[in-house]
Order: sequence, then structure tokens, then C-alpha cells
Amino acid sequence: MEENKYVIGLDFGSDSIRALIVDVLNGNELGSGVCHYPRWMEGKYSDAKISQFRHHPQDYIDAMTSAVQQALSSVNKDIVNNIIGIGVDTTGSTPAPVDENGVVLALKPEFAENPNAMFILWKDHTAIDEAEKINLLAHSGEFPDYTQYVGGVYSSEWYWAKIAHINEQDSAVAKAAYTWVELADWVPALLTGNIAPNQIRRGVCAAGHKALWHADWDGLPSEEFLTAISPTLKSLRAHYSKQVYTSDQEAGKLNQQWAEKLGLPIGISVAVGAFDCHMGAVGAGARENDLVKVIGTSTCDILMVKREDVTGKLIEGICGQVEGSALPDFVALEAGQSAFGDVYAWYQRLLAWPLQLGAEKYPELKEKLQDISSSLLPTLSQLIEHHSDSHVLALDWFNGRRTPFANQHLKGAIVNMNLGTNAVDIFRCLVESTAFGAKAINDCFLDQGMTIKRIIAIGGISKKSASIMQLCSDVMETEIAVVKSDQCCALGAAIFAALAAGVYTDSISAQKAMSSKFIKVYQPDRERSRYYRERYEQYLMFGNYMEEIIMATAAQTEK
Ligand SMILES: Nc1ncnc2c1ncn2[C@@H]1O[C@H](COP(=O)(O)OP(=O)(O)O)[C@@H](O)[C@H]1O
Ligand SMILES: O=C(CO)[C@H](O)[C@H](O)COP(=O)(O)O
Repeated sequence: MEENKYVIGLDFGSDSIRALIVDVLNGNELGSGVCHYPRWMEGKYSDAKISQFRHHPQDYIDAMTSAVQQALSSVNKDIVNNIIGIGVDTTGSTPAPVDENGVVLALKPEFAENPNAMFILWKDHTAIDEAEKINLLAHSGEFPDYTQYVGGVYSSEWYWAKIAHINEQDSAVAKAAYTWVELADWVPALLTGNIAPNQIRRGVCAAGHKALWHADWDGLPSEEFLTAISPTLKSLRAHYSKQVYTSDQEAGKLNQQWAEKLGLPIGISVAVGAFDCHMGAVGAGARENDLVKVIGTSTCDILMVKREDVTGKLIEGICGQVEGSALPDFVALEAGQSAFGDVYAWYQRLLAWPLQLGAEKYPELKEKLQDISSSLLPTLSQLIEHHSDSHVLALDWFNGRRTPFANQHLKGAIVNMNLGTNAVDIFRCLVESTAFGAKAINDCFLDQGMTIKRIIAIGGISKKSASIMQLCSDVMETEIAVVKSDQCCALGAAIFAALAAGVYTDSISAQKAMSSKFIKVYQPDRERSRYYRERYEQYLMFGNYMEEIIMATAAQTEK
């Protein structure tokens, strides 16, 4: 009898990496490991006040090694010996500068402590000015509108803005960087030993959604356009591979060094990498007109559409329409919110400040105070189940607005408080604001003729808080199905590992066999939906008003 075969999905998140061992026949999840990035957890190389968020490459290497080893130790040896492939999903746009041999600069002694030589995490917003310049140039009429397939607005979260920003700030990095590589492309390259810039297989997902790659202009934007953004971008077009790949294809084979380090069989397939939400959508079983929302720190939303539905059609205000970035034969429309759970995390930190002071003053109470601090979010999220007519209203743009129409200058806001407003009222209005932000994304798709047949939720919050999910369903006035898998992005990566290893010849069959089932479907409560309809109008009005004020203030500061 032929032995069962297994694959590993690696999901590189903002704080940690998850490794998941999956049966290729049925998608059963057999073992897993998680590891937080050690330097990141110490707060190194980042400064939230200036929106600078950097990951040291060594963090990825150390955490991946530990997570995979943990996962392997949770299953028996027969399973380990029958692992035939690895799939990789990561956050993005999270690029790093590499030298002519493909070594990330921060892995070289002279750059080891330089945050500009590390991975620039997706949520780093230090490149707002450069993103604005890209938009001005793309809309100037001097060049083709290179932003047309990314929603018409280039974001500071993305590749070219980040590279231009770092290169202009740091001439040593600019000089040493031969090219810049997205994390989603770097991990498979590392595992296969193909880090040399001319060998690396870049995925269509990162290229199309963040680097303005499109077949219409034969790949990347022209050298003239890139050097108009910044002369420091010269030669980067030439140093970027001409061809890009979908994730059902192989990036290469696991090399001996990494096989030994991780404890995996040598020579197994490593699939081309892609972003977390794209692989998550596949893991969630998304088909035509399904909107999959990865709801966690931020949200990343993928609407899966048929090529014919968007042929000759440009969807504005989103983060891209790219064929093959999720399922190879579909176009994935990407959108998202730059902060979702991060808004709640901010509020939790605010409320927990006196507890932290208390713990410093009375060390004997530290543990108890920490317990209270970590129970704040679950408790608040339970308390908002009770309906309230509080008039407090918030904007969810605490980390800028990603969709609709990216604008990273924008900030969060809360209005309409009085002396009776309490901590739960404020938490409720923050949750409402994140749900309104989600509804604004749906409207952006629907207003432009797209169809949303089902909403599927994955990510931490879809499981951690029933009250928040119910509120989202009430606000969006749609059913929301929550998937069973706790690691849906890693499961999607595992599906691509099975495809790259040749277990399935088409992605739909692989998805049918291996994707997650649902565990719960939230139904909108009609009465609450009516209430939120009005509140949503107020949110939109408040948003328009605040946007005007914030942009006017930003313009004044620039003068
Ligand atoms: N009980 C809770 N209710 C609401 N939000 C929560 C709760 N517990 C954690 N969170 C939020 O969940 C987010 C983390 O989501 P998760 O999906 O686990 O991580 P990531 O986005 O890094 O993959 C944090 O921003 C945190 O504020
Ligand atoms: O924008 C993205 C993909 O295009 C990010 O990868 C994503 O939003 C990261 O989110 P999280 O840390 O919440 O999983």
C-alpha cells in the first residue's frame, strides 16, 4: 500500500511564524509549531511613533527553525519522512535590500544593526512622501498610469515607495543593495539555496500587487518612471527577473543545508511564495465571488473573481487586481484595513497603563496585574454584546487607511463623548468603527459592479470574539462564515505545497480536497442592522470631515 504524504505550510505573520503539517489527501492538520520573532518582541529596530517597523532577517531564520522543529516533534517519524513539500506565505509588502549574491544586508556584519538594511514590514509607513510622488508621476500623463491595476493609488506600505525612501535616507544601503526582495520570495529562495538575484523565482502576488508588475507594460514600470521617483532606483528594473510565477509552481527543492537544519527530507518541493491573505483565501476554500477577510492585527480582504469579470475593467481604490495571485486561474482583488485588532490593542495598552505602573511599584502584584491586563480585551468584547445607544463615534484609521483609496496620512478619532461615557462605550465605538471600515470596503467593490456572494472570515479575531463577529455581520448585513482551521493561511500554503509537489494537477481539485470547512455562520440581526445603517452614514460623514481637516493640517505642516 502506498504511504500517505504530507506537506508543511509556513505562515510568516507580523509577530510570529506558524508551521503546519497537513495531510495532502484531506487537509487534516496533524501538527504545528509557533515561534515569535525574538528581536521584534524586544521592540528592537522599530519606533511606532514614526511608524517605523522593521524585522531582522535573523528573526525569520531563528523563528522558522524553531517553529518547524516544534511542528516536526509533534508528529511521528513516519509522517516526517513522508513530507514532500513546503509552501510559504508571508506579510507584504515586506521587502529587504540584498547584495549581488542575494544576501540580505542586515545579515552582513557591517549592516547587522542598521534597521534600513532589514525587512521593511508591511505596516511601516515611513515612505508616505515617496508614495505621494509615485501617485503624482503615475497620474501626470507623462507615463502610463502604472497604478491602474493597484486601485489607482500607490501606498506607502508598498515596494517602490519603501525602497525610494530608504535609499534616499541611507546612501550606504542604497550603494550596497543590488536589488530588493520581498519576504514571500526570499524564504523559498533561502530554503532552496536560490538566493542569487538571477535565480530567485519571484511570485506574481508580490510583483503584481506591490511592485506594479503587469504584462501590459512587459513587467515592471519603465526605468524612466522608476528613476523619476528617485534616481536611486536606477538599475533595479534590470536586476528584477523578467518572469514571475504563480504559487502552484516550484521555487526549487529544499537544499541539504536547510533540510539538515530543519530536520526535513532533502530535495522536497518548495512552492513559490505569496502573501498571507491570498493563500489564506485558498485555504478557506474561496471560489468565484467569495470575499475572504483575514481579520487580525489588520484585515486583508481577497475577492476572488473570474478573469472575464474584470477584463477591460479597472477597480479603483483597492490594493490591486492580479491574475494568479491567489488561485492561478482567477483574478484576486485585494483590499484591507491597516488596523483592525491593532485598534483594540491600542485601547488595551491605554487602559493597562496604570496596571503597568502598579506592577512597577508593587512587584509582588505583577502577575495579578498582568492577568487583569490580558483579560481586558476578552472582557470588553463580551461586554459589548449588550446593546447600547451611546452616541460615541470613532474612525478606525489609527494606522492610516488602506482601502477604500489608500491614505496613510489619516488618523483615528473619537467624538461625541460626555461625562457619562465609560470604557465599554469607547471600546464599542472602536469595534463599530472597524466594522464600518469593513463595510466601506464591501461598498467599494459593490459600487463598481463586483458581486460578493459569500463572506468568509479567517484570522485570530474571527475565533477570539463572537461579539465582534456578530457586530460585523449586523453592520455588513450579510452572513459571515468562519472557517474551522485556526491556521488557514498556513493551510493555504500547504495546499500550494501539494500542488508544487505534483500531488494535484489543478488548484481547484487541491482546494476541494484540502481546504477548511466552516465552524460557524453569523446571521445579521435585522433590527440591529437598521440601527447600524444610520450609524454607518454618520461614520462616513465624520470620516469625510476628518479627512479634510487632517489633509489641510498635513498641507500646512509641509509649508
Ligand atoms: N478577545 C479579543 N477580542 C478582540 N480582539 C482581540 C482579542 N484577543 C486578541 N485580539 C486582537 O487580535 C489581534 C491579533 O490577531 P491574530 O489574528 O491573532 O494575529 P495576526 O494578525 O498577527 O496574525 C490583536 O491585534 C489583538 O488586539
Ligand atoms: O497587507 C498584507 C498583505 O497584502 C499584510 O500581509 C497583512 O495585512 C498582514 O497582516 P496581519 O499581520 O494582520 O496578518
